[in-house]
Amino acid sequence: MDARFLGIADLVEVPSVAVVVDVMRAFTVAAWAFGQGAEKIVLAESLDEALTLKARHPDWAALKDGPAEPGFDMVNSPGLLQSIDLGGRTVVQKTTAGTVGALAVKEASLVLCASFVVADATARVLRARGSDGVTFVVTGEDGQADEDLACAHYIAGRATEAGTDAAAFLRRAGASRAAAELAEGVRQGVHPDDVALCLELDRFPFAMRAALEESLMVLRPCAVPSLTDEVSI
Ligand SMILES: O=C(O)[C@H](CS(=O)(=O)O)OP(=O)(O)O
Ligand SMILES: [Mg+2]
Repeated sequence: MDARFLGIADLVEVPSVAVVVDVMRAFTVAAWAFGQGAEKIVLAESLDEALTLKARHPDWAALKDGPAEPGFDMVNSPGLLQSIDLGGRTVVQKTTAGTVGALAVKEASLVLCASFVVADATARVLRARGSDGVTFVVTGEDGQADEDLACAHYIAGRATEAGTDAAAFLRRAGASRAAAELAEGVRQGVHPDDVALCLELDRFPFAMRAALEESLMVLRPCAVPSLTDEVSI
């Protein structure tokens, strides 16, 4: 597999297959939202768009990063999401890095949004598809965020070699600046368990695919091919 690892600003052409990685915390949070029952997640371009969508659909739940703000129902924290029932709900998510990265590749033919909690499922989708060229969008710190690079390299390795071990990649992510800032309370809208939850390998059995639906970028959980299917593809 020909894997490229690019920051959001380095995307000069539309990739065919894109894996957008945000470990801390957008795509850990997105996976938790599905785990808590959400039907879909609309990735908003701006806080204003998120609030406009929420006003148009009062039953939707709006989520932003940073501190809680009027009009928003939730913040970008897996630890805080654990106690919220989202059964059947649509979530509108806007964050600093993750949602921006997914929207930057919205024209790609396949967009997967990933983090460690869906790492193996994501790799299995890539393996089953037999994608030659995959662009990993490293959303944090202009493409240099250690937690996102570690996860991207792990998924790329695992997509090629199913036996790739996660330990060293998880260690790198755990030593990242983002992990330290979350643990030290530098970032806002944080639960004490957030770092541990972001480093939980394969907590969820699904991958997450984003695609345009009537001009909105919509993220949904997607089924992962079984090992038998992988062999036959
Ligand atoms: O919520 C997060 O962890 C970050 C925002 S900040 O760096 O904490 O301000 O957003 P994300 O898009 O999930 O990286
Ligand atoms: Mg991040």
